[in-house]
Amino acid sequence: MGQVAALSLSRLSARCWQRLLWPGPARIPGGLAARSLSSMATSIRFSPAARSLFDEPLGIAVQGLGPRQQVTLRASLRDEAGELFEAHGRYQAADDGELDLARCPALPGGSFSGLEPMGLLWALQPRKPFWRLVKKDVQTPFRLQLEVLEGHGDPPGQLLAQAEHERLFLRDGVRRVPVREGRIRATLFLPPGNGPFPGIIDLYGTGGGLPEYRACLLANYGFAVLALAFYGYEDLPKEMKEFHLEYFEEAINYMLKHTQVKGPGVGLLGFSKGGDLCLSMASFLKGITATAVINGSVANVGAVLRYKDITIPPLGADAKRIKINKSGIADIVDVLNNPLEGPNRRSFIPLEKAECRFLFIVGQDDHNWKSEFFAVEGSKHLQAHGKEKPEIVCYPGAGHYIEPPFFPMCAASMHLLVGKPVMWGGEPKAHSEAQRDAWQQIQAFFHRHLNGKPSGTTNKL
Ligand SMILES: CC(C)(COP(=O)(O)OP(=O)(O)OC[C@H]1O[C@@H](n2cnc3c(N)ncnc32)[C@H](O)[C@@H]1OP(=O)(O)O)[C@@H](O)C(=O)NCCC(=O)NCCSC(=O)CCCC(=O)O
Repeated sequence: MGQVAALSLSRLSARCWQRLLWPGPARIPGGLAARSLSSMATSIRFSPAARSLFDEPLGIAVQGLGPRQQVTLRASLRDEAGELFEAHGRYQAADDGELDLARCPALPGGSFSGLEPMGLLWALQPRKPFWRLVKKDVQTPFRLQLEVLEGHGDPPGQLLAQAEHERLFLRDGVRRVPVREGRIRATLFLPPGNGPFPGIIDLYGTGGGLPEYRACLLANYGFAVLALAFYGYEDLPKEMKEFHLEYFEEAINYMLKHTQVKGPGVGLLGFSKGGDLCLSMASFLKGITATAVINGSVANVGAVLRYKDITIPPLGADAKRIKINKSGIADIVDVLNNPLEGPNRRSFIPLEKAECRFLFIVGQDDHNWKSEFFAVEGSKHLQAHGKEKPEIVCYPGAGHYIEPPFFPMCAASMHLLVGKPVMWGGEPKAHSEAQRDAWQQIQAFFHRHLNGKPSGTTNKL
């Protein structure tokens, strides 16, 4: 259909085109990707024009509208599972018929309102419930479709202009290197050139697989980043039953032996369950200079942790503390026991053994668990043992899934440990602002500690 539509492009009125194409945006054949379907004069201008990195701001403007004309801008993209994500904004053009989202506020009644140049991206929401935007193949872009529709009606008025823009994950020259060395199942992303580059190991949380998208976006900023799988992937354990730090030790040694990774130590970046794994790595393993945790726990959770003759049990939990929110979705924020109390203290990770700097990124509306409590108690624990106070950056209104910038907030999705959808917390606008700032904080933290003179760290390898 897209092909037919493209061939008869010149003869189709905007209304026919809309009937032909809707519901759901058509894939414009590549040749038309950067051009837009336009009625007489209306056109869309992206800046950069045809493609940009997913974590970069995108300029969006519409030209050729009537003075103060009311229009609806509708953004959409399909993920690799074919699921549709959509957002729309209601606008009024300026007196000269121009509409620049950097200067023109969205009016009430859309997916967002106010001056939000990137609102059409961060407000994207899936039609499929409990679905999250993830990028599985970072070598291909997301294709963002943008339509300009007449008026603010629902259903919308006639299609005035349409265009496509590619949102990439790999900057030109960044290399993607699958790593199957020893037991390691990972992907290494290397910036252009020979380096050596400051090295980071990137861990996601419960869910298995090998999410590469945060690692490759970070590599675009000059880091050698190893996205590391640790279960539920290829020949790794299928379930989250127990983890052996020796596996993660192999990954650290792989990085520090790599000719394009700068020593004396690597950085660790862990989200959620990946966060407490990073804290355990930092506490027991050598060669770690800086550890950043996004909404992680300072207690070992979800699986037994072993290293040599050491065993750390998972923090206890009580399913009776699962609440059901007003939308009927499980809220697990209170399920875990307090790692400061009684036998639960055996799960508290001995952070005092670490010889690295720490950064805790906290979503203050995290409903997976009490991330702020964990960060504060981790800080107290470190200071009580005479260690440097960690950096803690808290974001009001941000939920659990703090992703790279412009990933739409996932309010609820399947929690593979709980076995049902859970609410993750967060308010979309605040969560989006948190993602942008946290991304800068994380990069600055690693540049400061991996590129500068390592203060207080020793090359123990
Ligand atoms: C990125 C993916 C989804 C890809 O994994 P995969 O194995 O290639 O995916 P799969 O086999 O197709 O699916 C397996 C399952 O992952 C879920 N899933 C998959 N894609 C999506 C999506 N877009 N939105 C929402 N859910 C998705 C679905 O439930 C899939 O199961 P299904 O195929 O539906 O039976 C996965 O790697 C992942 O989710 N990784 C980790 C994400 C993460 O860090 N989650 C944090 C969860 S909370 C936490 O870690 C704390 C745990 C400890 C505690 O709370 O106590």
